[in-house]
Amino acid sequence: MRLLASTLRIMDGPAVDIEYLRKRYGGFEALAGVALQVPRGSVFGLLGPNGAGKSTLVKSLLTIVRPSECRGSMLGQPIGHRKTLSRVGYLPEHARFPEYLTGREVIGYSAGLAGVPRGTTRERTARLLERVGMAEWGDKKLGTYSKGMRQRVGLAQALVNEPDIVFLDEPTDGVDPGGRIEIRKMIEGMRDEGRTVFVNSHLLAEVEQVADHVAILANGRVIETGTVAELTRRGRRYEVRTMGPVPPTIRAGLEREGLEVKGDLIILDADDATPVQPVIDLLRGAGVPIREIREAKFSLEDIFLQVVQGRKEAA
Ligand SMILES: Nc1ncnc2c1ncn2[C@@H]1O[C@H](COP(=O)(O)OP(=O)(O)OP(=O)(O)O)[C@@H](O)[C@H]1O
Repeated sequence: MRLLASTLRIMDGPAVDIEYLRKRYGGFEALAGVALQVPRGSVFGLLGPNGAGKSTLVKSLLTIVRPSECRGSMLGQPIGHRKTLSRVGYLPEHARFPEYLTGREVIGYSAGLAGVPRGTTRERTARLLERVGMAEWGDKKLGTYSKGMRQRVGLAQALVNEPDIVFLDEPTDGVDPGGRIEIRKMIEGMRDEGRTVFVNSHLLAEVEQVADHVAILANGRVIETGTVAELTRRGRRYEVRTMGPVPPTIRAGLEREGLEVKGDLIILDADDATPVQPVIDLLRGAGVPIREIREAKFSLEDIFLQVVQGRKEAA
């Protein structure tokens, strides 16, 4: 079912296609000409350090902030098209709903704002409370909820209009590990229904587990974009460890070939193990015992640190 739903949606073109987005707050450029595509039916992770411009980007798409310059489309309509916004769900960062409302009332209130017909609201609210594991808490006030429970209600209200695309700004912020796993499952569930899910996050390990596509934003610019597999493959390397430090003559030869040697560790940046073979031959030929050979996999966090750090150093 998921395959069929996502195939149909991909045929419609990207869910979000930002050709050019710039936002200045006074003299400060928060988004410096961003281009970005979000495939339909995917979970898309927008990553970046604090202040990178992630929330500004989402708020620009939702017309909560007015972009300085914007070209592109969302769900096939120009960005900012009012009617299209009724097909969108949103959980803001640090969402705060009134403490005196119950979870059911918060969802009902959002349903009203989203123009959900009254006759449908009751049944839909009950279904959403069930879905986010809050059925038994629906009639208790938010003031009595934990942070994780509030986020669940926040997710439920974001789905109340059965949106085609859902924007979740830091959805697991302040939620404990168990709650985060639950939220991740809910995000996967949204995708399985064929919705596009746009997640803003600085929690890279988490995004790595759930996102199909990611973009890394820093200082208002997209600096990397691709599937999680593409990004993490890019930094693959192999490590060979010898028993004791690599002898100086061997070391000099390896360094001449552009390899990095640190004590007993030889590092090869390579997509596959082919270049490792001559190194093994060289060590064996010189009688240097090998302790370990391993493929070092990079996480999204490693890639993120490399690109963000790399840019800081270059600046
Ligand atoms: N209303 C505003 N007026 C002036 N500057 C703003 C405003 N909103 C955001 N900024 C600035 O724009 C930059 C980007 O902010 P934004 O909230 O979009 O970043 P972010 O990536 O979502 O970060 P965080 O994860 O910390 O929320 C920051 O430097 C922020 O201080």
